[in-house]
Amino acid sequence: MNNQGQFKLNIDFTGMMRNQQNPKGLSKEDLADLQNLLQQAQTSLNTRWQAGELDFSKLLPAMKDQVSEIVDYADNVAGRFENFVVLGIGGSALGPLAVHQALTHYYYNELPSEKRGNRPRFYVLDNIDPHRVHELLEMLDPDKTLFNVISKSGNTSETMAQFLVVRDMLRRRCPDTYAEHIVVTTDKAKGNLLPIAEKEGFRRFVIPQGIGGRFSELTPVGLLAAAICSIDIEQLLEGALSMDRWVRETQGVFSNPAQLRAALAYLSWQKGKNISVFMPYADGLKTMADWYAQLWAESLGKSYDRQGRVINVGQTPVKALGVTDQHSQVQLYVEGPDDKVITFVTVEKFRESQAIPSDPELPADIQFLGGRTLEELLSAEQKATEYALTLAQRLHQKIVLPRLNAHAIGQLLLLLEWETAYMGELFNINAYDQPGVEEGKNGTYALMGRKGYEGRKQEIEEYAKIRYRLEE
Ligand SMILES: O=P(O)(O)OC[C@H]1O[C@](O)(CO)[C@@H](O)[C@@H]1O
Repeated sequence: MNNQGQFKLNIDFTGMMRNQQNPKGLSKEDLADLQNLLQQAQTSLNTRWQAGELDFSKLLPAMKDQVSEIVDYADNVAGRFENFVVLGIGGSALGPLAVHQALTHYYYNELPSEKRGNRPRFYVLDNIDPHRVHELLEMLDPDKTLFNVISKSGNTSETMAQFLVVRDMLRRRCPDTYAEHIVVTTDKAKGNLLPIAEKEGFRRFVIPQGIGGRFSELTPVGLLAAAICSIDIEQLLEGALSMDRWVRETQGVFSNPAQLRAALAYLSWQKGKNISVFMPYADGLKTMADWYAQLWAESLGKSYDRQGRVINVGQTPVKALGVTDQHSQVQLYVEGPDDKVITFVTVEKFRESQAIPSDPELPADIQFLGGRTLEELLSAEQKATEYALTLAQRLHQKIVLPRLNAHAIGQLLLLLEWETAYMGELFNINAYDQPGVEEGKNGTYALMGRKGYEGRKQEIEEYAKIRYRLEE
């Protein structure tokens, strides 16, 4: 559909602002006072953009140029395979999952093939739990399955282990064709996956060098998985590009959506809101909250600023789902510690409408529901929660998606990526590395017997000697 772009995402930040019900909210002056800092951030981001450090934005046109290659490949293999399995973790899994859930039938895999447009079922294996791995492989016919190994670094132990398990199974079960069952998405020049893919003749797609895992959804990492399931990746990129232009071509906190969102996050963080709740009111966006959590946590949770001073910044992302979590977490948001800022994500018009039947025989207390729709109920619950939070003087805002379509999802992804980049500038940190996860990786190598990590192994074993444990 080419008219998806006529509907634009908007940000409603009323719930962040001071008003009669919430005197603890922000003022327009608070936001305006941040203007100088935001201007500096924009200048710095422009410089980084030129230098190729923000390729998640800069390479969007190049990604658009790859659409036909990706779609051709996807159309080709979609006819041959009944199952498509992503092997990956973190940024190499969460984006494909989020976009798939947002833009396909909620029970996609359960649909009969013709209702899926004869496209493969879709699975994302983003963990190494032996039950799950075993049970998935047990269920799938290897002859009819295509595995997409995704790893930016080409070194991640979890993904490499999954790959070895799958490759071994394919070699045994389809010895003549096993290489046709694996497609690899990785860096152009680095990592251990690349030489294996080259040697064994796996089809390859490239993750551009300047794009880190959590910013990689709109590269072949996510585009291939989406195209396999017939998602309109052209519109996805079109939406992303439209948000990209909006962010890069406008100035000022009241005009630029990424500056506004980052400013609100920064000011609320300064007021002690150490937790950022992402709460979509659409089941299709449930895993978008997982994707956002990695983006926000890995990018902004840092020990040091750019000058090497210890600052220990970050805002803990929390995933919630409306209305489900109204009946689980909202009690805490309204009455618990005032340490959260909540982002609702709503959809103006759902793909389907569901009427609630009327029945005059029903007791009056539920009769009022009859004749309304589930969308109306969902929206009423979201607005009522918003108001309850305002009365409790809690900060909240809302990203409104006009539709749950590829264009809007492209816009949302880029907005969240850009606001993270801005937040990194406001914190004066490197938002593109993740040194905090290295220690755990090195320890795993050591415990699993990787050469060169013997010293670390000894250290861990020494540490593990003293345990505090309760046993019956
Ligand atoms: O795509 P890769 O290189 O396998 O990395 C997977 C994930 O591991 C991390 O490097 C660390 O958790 C993430 O940043 C990344 O998304």
